[in-house]
Amino acid sequence: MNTITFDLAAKVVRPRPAISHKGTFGRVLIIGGAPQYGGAAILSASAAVYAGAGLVTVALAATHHAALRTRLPEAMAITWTDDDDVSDALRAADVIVIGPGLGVDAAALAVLRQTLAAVNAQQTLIIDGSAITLCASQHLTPAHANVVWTPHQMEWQRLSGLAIADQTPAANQAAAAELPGTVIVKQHRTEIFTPTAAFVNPIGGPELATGGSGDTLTGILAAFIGQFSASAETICAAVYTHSAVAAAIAKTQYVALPTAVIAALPGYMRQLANQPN
Ligand SMILES: NC(=O)C1=CN([C@@H]2O[C@H](COP(=O)(O)OP(=O)(O)OC[C@H]3O[C@@H](n4cnc5c(N)ncnc54)[C@H](O)[C@@H]3O)[C@@H](O)[C@H]2O)[C@@H](O)CC1
Ligand SMILES: Nc1ncnc2c1ncn2[C@@H]1O[C@H](COP(=O)(O)OP(=O)(O)O)[C@@H](O)[C@H]1O
Ligand SMILES: [Mg+2]
Repeated sequence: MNTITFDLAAKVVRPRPAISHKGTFGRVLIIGGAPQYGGAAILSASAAVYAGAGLVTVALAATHHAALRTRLPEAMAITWTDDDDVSDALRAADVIVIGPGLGVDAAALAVLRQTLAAVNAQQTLIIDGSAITLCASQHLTPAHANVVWTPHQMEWQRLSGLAIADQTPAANQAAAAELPGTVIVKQHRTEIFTPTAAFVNPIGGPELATGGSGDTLTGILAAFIGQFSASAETICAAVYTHSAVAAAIAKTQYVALPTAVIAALPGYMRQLANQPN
């Protein structure tokens, strides 16, 4: 296993090119936010905006539109059950996140099927939360290769069939190899399995054990992939940045709330970009 380092994150997060515009830094679409889980989609979208995504659209239940506009005026809102709007947004996106607060009902399954059918090989699809649970229960696998799965251990148990007690690095790597793309097994020391390599994140702690921390990670991943590339290094840098920001907050705060992690992202990314090459 390779250990992710600060230097790797600083290699990925570089100063922005002067000649640029919002289209340069990635179009991110987040699909989630069922009526009972609006916060998850709003946290994911907030993390994407604060981690530098150029344009962020959120497909969520209509009941959350006002909350999204109030909390995050930088984001655009569409309704997750509006097939035409979702279809247009899927076409326009560079990076798609599906799952934060999606739920597992018929509407959630419908938009998941629509997404899996629409994505193309130029796009990256990040599959999180309820979308992982649905892929496991419905035996759905995306056909194209640019996929990043972000299960926590219980979701990984559903997706891989490995009981949590049996989730050793070797067993996780073997199970990840059966899936297309990259798998991030989220836990105290998160493991990342690409088709050719394995990494472990050496930082992060229980200050992150708050609902919404994983939703926040999806937004950081989407923003990093949209700005930098869809490489293994970029994915590792996103995981590291999430934990490093929380660890910095934990020096003075008992918990690192997702909203606090999100607010601290631009400052931490500035620090990374200030490092000499
Ligand atoms: N504010 C919101 O709207 C929130 C919505 N959420 C959404 O709620 C839906 C259900 O997701 P949940 O994850 O809560 O439910 P799940 O049923 O998928 O998993 C939660 C259970 O897994 C157990 N578990 C075991 N090992 C774990 C590990 N390493 N990390 C995390 N949990 C572990 C937990 O104790 C818990 O009982 C998802 O769509 C999710 O995105 C959550 O993200 C929480 C915040
Ligand atoms: N004790 C811990 N040590 C390190 N990281 C943790 C700890 N608890 C939670 N995390 C991190 O917080 C995130 C939780 O993700 P997840 O369970 O999907 O949250 P949610 O779905 O509530 O947003 C993961 O990135 C995980 O690695
Ligand atoms: Mg989660």
